[in-house]
Amino acid sequence: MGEDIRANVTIGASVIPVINKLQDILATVGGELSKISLPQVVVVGSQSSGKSSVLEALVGRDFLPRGCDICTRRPLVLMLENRARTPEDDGREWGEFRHLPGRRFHDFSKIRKEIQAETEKEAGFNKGVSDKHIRLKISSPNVLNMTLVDLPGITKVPVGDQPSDIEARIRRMIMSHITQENCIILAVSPANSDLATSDALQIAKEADPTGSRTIGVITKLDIMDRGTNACNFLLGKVVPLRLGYVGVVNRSQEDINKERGIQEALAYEEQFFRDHPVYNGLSDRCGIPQLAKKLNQILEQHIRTALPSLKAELNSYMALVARDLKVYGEVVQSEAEQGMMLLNIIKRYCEDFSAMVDGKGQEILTSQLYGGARIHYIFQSIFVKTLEDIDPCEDLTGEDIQIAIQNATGPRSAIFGPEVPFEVLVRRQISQLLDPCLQCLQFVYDELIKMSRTCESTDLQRFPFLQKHLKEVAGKFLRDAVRPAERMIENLIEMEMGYINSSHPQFISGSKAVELAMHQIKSSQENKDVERVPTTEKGQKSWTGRGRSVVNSVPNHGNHSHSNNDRPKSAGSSSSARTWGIPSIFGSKASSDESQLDKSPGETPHDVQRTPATVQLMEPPSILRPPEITENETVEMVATKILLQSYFDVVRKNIEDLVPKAIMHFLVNPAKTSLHNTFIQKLYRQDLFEVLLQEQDEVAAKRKRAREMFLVLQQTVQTIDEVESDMVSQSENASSTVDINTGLPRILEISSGSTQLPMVYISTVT
Ligand SMILES: Nc1nc2c(ncn2[C@@H]2O[C@H](COP(=O)(O)OP(=O)(O)OP(=O)(O)O)[C@@H](O)[C@H]2O)c(=O)[nH]1
Repeated sequence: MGEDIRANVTIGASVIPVINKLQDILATVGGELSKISLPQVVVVGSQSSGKSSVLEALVGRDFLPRGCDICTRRPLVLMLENRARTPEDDGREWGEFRHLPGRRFHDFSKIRKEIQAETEKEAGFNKGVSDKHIRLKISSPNVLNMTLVDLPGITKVPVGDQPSDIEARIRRMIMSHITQENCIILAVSPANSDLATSDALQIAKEADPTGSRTIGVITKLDIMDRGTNACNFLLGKVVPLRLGYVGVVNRSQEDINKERGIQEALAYEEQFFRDHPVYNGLSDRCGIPQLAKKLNQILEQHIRTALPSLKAELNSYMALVARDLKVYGEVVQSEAEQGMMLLNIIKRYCEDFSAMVDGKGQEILTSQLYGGARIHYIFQSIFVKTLEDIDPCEDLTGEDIQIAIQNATGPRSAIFGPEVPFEVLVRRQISQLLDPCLQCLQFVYDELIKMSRTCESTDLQRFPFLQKHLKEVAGKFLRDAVRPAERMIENLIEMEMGYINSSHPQFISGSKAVELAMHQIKSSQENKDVERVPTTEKGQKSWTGRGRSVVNSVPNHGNHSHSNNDRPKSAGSSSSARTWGIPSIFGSKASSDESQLDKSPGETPHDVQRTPATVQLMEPPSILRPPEITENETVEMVATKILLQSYFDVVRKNIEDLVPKAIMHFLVNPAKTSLHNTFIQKLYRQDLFEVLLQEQDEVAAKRKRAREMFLVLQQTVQTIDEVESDMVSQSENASSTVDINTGLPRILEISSGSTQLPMVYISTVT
């Protein structure tokens, strides 16, 4: 025990101030860091049990607002800091509030007023409570290093502005403090009430069921019922606590009213215990000095036990702060440093961008496609797949082809030759490929823009202007690169439309097409059920092997009874909308069937009156539809479709291959190779350094705070290391602290007979 005391004094002197400082800093920061639980002593008890009186006695000064009607309404964190006595130090004690940094209160009555004012500011004037801490540091050569927290007392009946659930609220507030494993609970119970049912001991037991970190304090021993005493309690016979009990006598209200000083009260207390027949045999458990000693001892012991885990926790937070510091970066002042930083950021940005495109990023995502893999997906799974699904004859009816053929033959009668209509139609179908190609380009552009946004390094985050400029330059670069890609794609489509290479090895020959057409017509005629083959027969296997039907429409030769109204709407309306030729007015075979002609109502052949003739011709209507088609024409039409499909396949393959190449060549690859140069040209200018490297306002403040935090953490860890190594050497020297005459540890002699130990300063304050 004796050796422990000596060891603990060493720990207390070195570790507690650092922990106090850490506590002070952590109180102002939010987030993860504020969750570090540091060793501290929390005072709990029912209202008016004497908590504040105990604290004042420990400090040895009058400074807490007290009076008949005044109670603790906000948690008060009291950091006692022992200041070493030096010849230069005048030894004056002072207090400093966290909310008033730099202002030292030497007059303790002003500290009381400030606590009162702060309480009223947060919790109002009428008994309301608040869980917002007031933090007060007391620096004195006469106090022991420790942090004490005074909490509002447990109350049952709401008064004043207190809400109806005041008891639950205060209990919650208390529990939030005392459930932390690093907290020592000072459970204050007044001796003039039933100790066995003490609120303080009950709530302490909830948070510390084993009683391993609870110290019982019994106040008001002077006003117990005559004939009773708290001896059994102090001995731990009623409610056992591993850390034991201390009995105290504080100033009564009358003493306070009469302005009796604390020193006088301490002297009275000493006298009281000395003279008391029961308590004088329990001197190690009675009196404020004993409490101070015990507390300091236990707190230090507690810190010692908590050191390894605290150190580990601090180290992990240090890593977090170091990471933050890295984000905030170094301050660069000189032009050379600025230039270097700018170059580094740009280089890093471009490297990240390239790596992302090439799939060589440091972090390879496994949850989703990312970077260049998305571009590949756009090319193969969106673009190529969509093109593969295009049916070139989908919106082309048999009648469309028939009209096109007849228009192409002009006034002559077609002998055979679907070449001209084929070329017209195939061009039209090829032109439809332009849109998906340009969309594909747009998608890739969007991807690159997204990538350029996500590859902003941590360095960049603190320079919003540079970020904005990089974004603008990269955006413009990519927009500019889109144009040649766009032109290339347009050219590719135009090239395909400009020359229909009917000698292409993959293109089916005319004779083969006719052969196939005849075969198809034959099998279609054989199938009596089929009067009219649907325009598109998806899912039907064809010679192309892609599930598209070669024959979209085979006219019905046997029955031409359908009128213009029966024709698919698209055929009728599209004839005027389509632009592949001047409507032919001569069919290869004139038809007298009026149902084949669009005759306007009221149209009469006026030549009849003018030129009397034996045979009169009917005037042609303004819109003419092709007359009934011949078998030859049917073959031509089906053959045209087969040719269309075949040639479209050739073009489709070219486009599927060349468009991604064009996009890579004109857009993606330059973004990887030339973006860096563009950045340098546009941004690496001395006159821009200052503007570009202007930090966000709060970054400087955050960096400062993170640095402070890092230093405190570092210092604390270092101190803990020193303390740990001291502890090792102390335990090695333990034998030398044993008195060879008595066999007792030397420290016991000191503590019983000497005032040299800093632990007992409180009791000797004058
Ligand atoms: N006679 C006597 N009176 C005491 C003793 N301890 C405290 N008192 C008186 O009890 C009253 C309440 O004391 P406080 O220290 O304010 O009690 P508290 O627990 O801090 O009260 P709250 O902050 O309101 O919860 C005061 O009038 C004190 O003077 C004691 O040991 N003996």
